[in-house]
Amino acid sequence: MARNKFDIDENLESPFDIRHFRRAMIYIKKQKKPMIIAFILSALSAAIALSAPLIMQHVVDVTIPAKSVGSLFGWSALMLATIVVSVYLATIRSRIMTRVGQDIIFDIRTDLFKHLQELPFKYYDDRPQGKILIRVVNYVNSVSDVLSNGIINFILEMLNLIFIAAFMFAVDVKLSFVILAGLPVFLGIMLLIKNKQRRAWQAVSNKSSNLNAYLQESISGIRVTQIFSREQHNEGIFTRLATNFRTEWMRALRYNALIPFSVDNLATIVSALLYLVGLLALSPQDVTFGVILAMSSYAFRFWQPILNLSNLYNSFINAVAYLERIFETLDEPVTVSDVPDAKELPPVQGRVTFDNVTFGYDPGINVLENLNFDIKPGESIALVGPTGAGKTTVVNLISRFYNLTGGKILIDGQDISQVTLKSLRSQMGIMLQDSFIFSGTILDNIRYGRLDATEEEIIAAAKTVCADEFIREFEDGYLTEVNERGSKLSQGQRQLISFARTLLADPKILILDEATSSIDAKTERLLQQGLNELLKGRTSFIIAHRLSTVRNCDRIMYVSDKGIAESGSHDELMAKQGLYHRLYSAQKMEVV
Ligand SMILES: Nc1ncnc2c1ncn2[C@@H]1O[C@H](COP(=O)(O)OP(=O)(O)OP(=O)(O)O)[C@@H](O)[C@H]1O
Repeated sequence: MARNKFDIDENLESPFDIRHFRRAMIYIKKQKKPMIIAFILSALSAAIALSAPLIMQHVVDVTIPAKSVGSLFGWSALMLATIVVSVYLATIRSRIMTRVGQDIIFDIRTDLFKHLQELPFKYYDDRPQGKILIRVVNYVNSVSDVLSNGIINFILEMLNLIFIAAFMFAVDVKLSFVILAGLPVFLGIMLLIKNKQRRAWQAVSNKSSNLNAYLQESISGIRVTQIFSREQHNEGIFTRLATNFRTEWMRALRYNALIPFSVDNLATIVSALLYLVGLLALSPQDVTFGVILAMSSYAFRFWQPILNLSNLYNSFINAVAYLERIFETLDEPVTVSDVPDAKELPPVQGRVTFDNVTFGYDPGINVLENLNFDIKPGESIALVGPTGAGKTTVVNLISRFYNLTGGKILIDGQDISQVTLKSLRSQMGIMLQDSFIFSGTILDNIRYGRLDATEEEIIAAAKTVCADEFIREFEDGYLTEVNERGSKLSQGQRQLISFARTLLADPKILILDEATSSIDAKTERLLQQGLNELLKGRTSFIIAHRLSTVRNCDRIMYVSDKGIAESGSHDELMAKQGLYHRLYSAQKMEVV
C-alpha cells in the first residue's frame, strides 16, 4: 500500500466477499454453547408471546359472546402470564448475549494485537497510528453485536416469520396472501439501495479513520502545536475532518432510514388492504370479526420481524465495512518473518558481513547500493556521515527490521534471512534513536528486554551508563513510576534508561544509534569509560554525530552516496585528509 496520511482515504486492498463473514464464524463457533442456550430461550420467549393473538381471538369470538366473566378472568391471567414469562426469558438471553459479544470482542482484539506485534517496521512506516488504533478499538466494538446478537436475531426473526406465517395461514389463507403482497415490493427496494448503502458505510469508516488519525497525531504533537501557536489552524483541519465524517454518517443513515420507512408504509398499506378485503370482498360467513382482528394483529406481527430483519441488514452492511478493515489488518502479510525451515542462530562470535547489500524503503529508490564490508568479532565500528546518508538504515538491516532489496548480510557466516528472527534479535542489543519509555517503573523499563534480570543486574547496568545516580535521586528510586514516552524524564535521562535496558541483555553485538546525543559532556565522558570496558569482546556499531565520542573506535565508516565513502581508524582517516577529516575539523572548530 502507498503511504497513507490522515486526510487520505484508505483504499481497501481486497474487496469484500462473503468469505469474510464465513471467516468471522471462527469467532462465533467458539461461542456455540451459550449462543444455543440464548437461542432456545429466545425461541421459547417468542413462541409464548405468539399465543396472545390466539387467546384474543378466542376471547372475542367465544368468551365475550358467552358472557362468561369467570372464563374472561382466566384468559386474562393466562395472557398476563405469557407476557411475564416471555419478558423474563428475554432478559436472561440478553445477559448471556452481552457476555458472548464481549468474548467475541476479546478474541478478535487479541488476534489483532498479536498480529500487529509481528508486523514489520514497514507496515508502521506506511500509515498513521490512529488508523491502526481505530481498527483494534472502535471497529471491533462495532462488529461484535452483529456477530453475536445479530446471528441469533437473524435466525430467530426468520423462525418468527415462518411461525407467524404458519399461524396466519392456519387462521385464514386468503387474508394471509393479502398480508404477503407487500413483500416483493419491499425486496425490490432493498435490492435497489444495497450497493449505495454499502459504499456509504465504507465512506463512514474511512472518514472516522481519518478523524482518528488526526486526533492521535495532534495529541502526540501537542507540544509542537502549542510552541508554534497552531491551535486555531489545527482546529480548522479537525473541523473539516469532523464535518466530512458527519456528512458521510448522515448520508449512510439516510439509506438506513429508507428501510424502516418502506416497511412502515408497506405495513400500513397492507393492514388497510386487509380490512378492505376482509370486510368488503369476503362474505361474513368466510370471516368473522375475530378472524379479521387476529389477522390484523398477525399482519402487524408479520411486518415486525421484517422490520427487525431489515434493521439487522442495516447493521450487517455497517459491520461489513468494519469487518473488511479488521480482516485486512489480520491479512496484512508479515513480510519480515522466519523462512519455512529457518535455523536457530547459534551463540554468535560477532562477525558481521555485508555482501553486496542493496536496499531502499520505497521501490526504485535505493538508500544503499552494493554495500560490502566485513567486521571481525569484537570490532567497534563507528558509522558517521551526513544526515540522511543511511547510517540508521545500515543498523536496521543488521537486525533484519527490513528485507534487503539485494545481496546478503551474514553473521558468523550465516545468512540472517535464513535464521529465526528471535535467535537473531535476542543476541543483539539495539538502542534506537527514539529512546522509548513505557508506562511503569524505571525498573520495569530497564528490565523490558530481559524479564528474568535480577535487581542487582539492573542496578549494575544502570551504573555502567551512569544512570544510577539520577535514578536514586527520585523519591522512589528505581520504583519511580514514569509515564508512557517518559514525559516525567529529561531527554538525557530517557536515553540513559534505554541505554541500560540495551546493555542488560548482555548482547554479543551492540548497536547504539545516537545513544548519547542528549547527554551532557561530563556524563558522556564517564559513560564512555564504563562503556569501553563493556565493549571488549563485543562487536559494536555506534552511530554518532559528535565525532569525539567515536574517535577511539577500531574502525570508522563514513556513510555517504549510498555506500561507505571512507573507512579506517581515526588516525588513518585524519591522515587521508578526506571527508572524515573535513567533518572532524569542522566540529573541532565549532568547539573552539
Ligand atoms: N521508514 C522510512 N521510509 C522511507 N524512507 C526512509 C525511512 N527511513 C529513512 N528513510 C530515508 O532513508 C535515507 C537514510 O535514512 P537514515 O535514517 O538511515 O539516515 P541517517 O544517516 O541515519 O540520518 P541521521 O543522521 O539523520 O539519523 C534518508 O534519505 C531517509 O529519508
